[in-house]
Amino acid sequence: MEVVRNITQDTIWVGGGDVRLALFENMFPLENGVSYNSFLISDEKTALIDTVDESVGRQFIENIKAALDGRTLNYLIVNHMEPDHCANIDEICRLFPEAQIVGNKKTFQMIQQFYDIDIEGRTLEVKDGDSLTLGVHTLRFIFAPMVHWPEVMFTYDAYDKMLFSADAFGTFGGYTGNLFSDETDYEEVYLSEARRYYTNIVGKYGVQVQAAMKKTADLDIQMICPLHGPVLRGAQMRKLLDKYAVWSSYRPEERGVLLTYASMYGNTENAVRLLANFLAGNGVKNIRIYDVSKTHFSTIVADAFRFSHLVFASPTYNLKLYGAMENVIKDLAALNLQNRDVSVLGNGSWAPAAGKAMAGMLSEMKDMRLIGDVFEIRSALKKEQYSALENLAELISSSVLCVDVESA
Ligand SMILES: Cc1cc2nc3c(=O)[nH]c(=O)nc-3n(C[C@H](O)[C@H](O)[C@H](O)COP(=O)(O)O)c2cc1C
Repeated sequence: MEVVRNITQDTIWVGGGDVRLALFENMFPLENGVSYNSFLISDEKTALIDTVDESVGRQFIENIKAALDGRTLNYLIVNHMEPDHCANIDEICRLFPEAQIVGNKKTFQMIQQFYDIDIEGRTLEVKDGDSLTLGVHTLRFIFAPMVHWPEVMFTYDAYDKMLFSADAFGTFGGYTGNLFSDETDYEEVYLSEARRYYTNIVGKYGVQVQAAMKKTADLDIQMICPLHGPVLRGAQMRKLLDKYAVWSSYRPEERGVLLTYASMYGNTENAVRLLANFLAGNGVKNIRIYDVSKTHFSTIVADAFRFSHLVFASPTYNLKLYGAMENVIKDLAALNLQNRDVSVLGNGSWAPAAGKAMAGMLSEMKDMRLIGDVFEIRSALKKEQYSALENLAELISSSVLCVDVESA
């Protein structure tokens, strides 16, 4: 039985949701699943915008058939060739042999790479800025390379003033029936997941996200239809656009301190908790403490993009940095995180190396400003180090309280 919903008079959501998937990209934990959006526009011609993941393929085909209501499909527009959105291209080609596939040069290369489909004679290659008229709906294609794959394009429907934005503005979270952002408590339910999705998946490509946003800045957009999560409109849409402007520029979103530590026997953790106590005593709000061995790195990444100040603390392990900590800092560097104030605590019992290793990795990242010296612990924090830790807390606190953020 079909599960579809009209977005406008002519455009129907025909996607699906998967709450069984545990790890998105086999990497990112999903508490409430994920949705795969696809949209059918019925005008004089019909056009389907993207397909879905194979896990919801059967539902999707039922949805399309119902939404077409006996009509045929004229166009399949492929905004993004990641398999969670294009897994059904071959099925669509088989069911609708007269449908033309609309994409760019890179789209067609990827179709050939992923699938053994004969698309000869049924492609419509578009260039950046090209339009396609369906009747009253004219679709404009806006290339958005590396948001977050090279072939990505947005499709703008000038008639309904909707932007189909591929993975941009998407979020984790399954389909609840509340398709529109203003039917949900978006900030409460989705914003932190939208942040985790953006920072981990698209975060590396801030420059490209800004370029795409610049290209669409003059469009009259009343709705954004991403490939995951609610269709955005109204205040939630404007809020997420503002958030994207901040995240993609790597500016901190909020004043606060994220303390990330590794600890095998609790001594490094003890120093971090005392530091956090001092910070709170100095009036710092928004303190988060994460154990790298316990909290998934994607949550740490999201909060590293969010907060203005970062503290990393780790023991030495076989003359190197503790592995889980090394991975987190490497990941932050790979995602291009920059422009943060950072402090480092290292621990070791005979040949300490962690503090230096962390400071070295952070110094190679852009605009990472070290606050205080690397704080060295020999096995466990001692009473005589108390005031030195208090001094470090003082330096961090005064920096937090005067840092420039978007919404302090
Ligand atoms: C397997 C293993 C390897 C270690 N390698 C080193 C090392 O190479 N150099 C060093 O100074 N300490 C090393 N240590 C000691 C820890 O870094 C040190 O005891 C630290 O205080 C532990 O902090 P924690 O209590 O927060 O776990 C090692 C500890 C373990 C368990």
